[in-house]
Amino acid sequence: MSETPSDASLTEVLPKAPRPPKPPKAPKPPKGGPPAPGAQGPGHSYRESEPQPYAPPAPLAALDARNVTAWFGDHQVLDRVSLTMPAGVITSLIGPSGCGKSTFLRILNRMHELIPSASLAGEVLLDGDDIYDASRKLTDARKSIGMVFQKPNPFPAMSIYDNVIAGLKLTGTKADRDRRDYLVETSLIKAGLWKEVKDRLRAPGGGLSGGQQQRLCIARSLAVQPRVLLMDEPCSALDPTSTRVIEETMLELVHEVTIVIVTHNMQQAQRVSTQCAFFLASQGTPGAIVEHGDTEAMFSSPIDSRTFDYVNGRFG
Ligand SMILES: Nc1ncnc2c1ncn2[C@@H]1O[C@H](COP(=O)(O)OP(=O)(O)OP(=O)(O)O)[C@@H](O)[C@H]1O
Repeated sequence: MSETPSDASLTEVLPKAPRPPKPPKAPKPPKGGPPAPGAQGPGHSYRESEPQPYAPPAPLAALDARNVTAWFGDHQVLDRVSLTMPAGVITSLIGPSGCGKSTFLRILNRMHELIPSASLAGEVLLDGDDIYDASRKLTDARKSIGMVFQKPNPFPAMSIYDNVIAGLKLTGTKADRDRRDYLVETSLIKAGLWKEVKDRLRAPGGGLSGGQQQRLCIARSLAVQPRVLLMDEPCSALDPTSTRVIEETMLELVHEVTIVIVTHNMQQAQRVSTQCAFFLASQGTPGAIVEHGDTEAMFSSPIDSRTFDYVNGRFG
């Protein structure tokens, strides 16, 4: 089962972070003496409005799930799932309905814990750091690991511009006007939508086509500069042309963000992913990974006969 959050639940997904402390002011130079450390020199032409050099994007990160087990109440839905999703690679999660793919995806960015009856065991490491460690903030995980849902869910009445930067407010990320403009433009370019909307950034997001709305949601995720992007059947509500555009966008994006996609479309898994994991929950048992590895090998010469049957459409 895949869930699409309403606008209200997106706010829950990205709770407001405490405001970051203000940076200390540079000390004033003593009169007649040399400038104090941190003070601007006399020839410096700094203006408040001058665009500041932006921090380079964070390096590509791998995501590592170790022995992840999940429950809804006392119903166990995943059993000791371990999977490395390498940095700068698209990993696809495939398997029949109900085997726990979406649950696993939600565990990867701490959305599972939003469901009252949900619990889990195991570890999820982002670049070696456990996102569930008690010292780590929930907002950090959500900022570093973005999510795009099955059904495009832009804020319909909000402008395209404001939709893109919505995640900044929700994650408590401060950005001045220049920075916001920069993020809107670069995120829309990366999501493959800039050319189509650059002259109507103040128009409502709800006025875009389904495929454009999904790319707007991708841009919204990218604006907070995640290191990993999780995509839960992102094309299942789209026509073949929009699907192709999203797939092309993913193949461009993977150079700067690690991608994990849940898909029921076997052709799509082969077109976009280089790594693949096959999940199965057989006869009432919790979901587990049957086989994972190189996508091409999984489809051409799977090791497990159940993988062979599934990728060849014999069940599910
Ligand atoms: N909010 C929830 N409360 C209770 N049980 C849930 C909830 N969400 C999912 N489940 C159960 O967890 C199991 C795994 O569901 P999940 O949606 O993760 O599977 P899936 O492989 O993604 O399925 P699909 O391909 O149909 O989206 C199912 O038995 C489902 O009924």
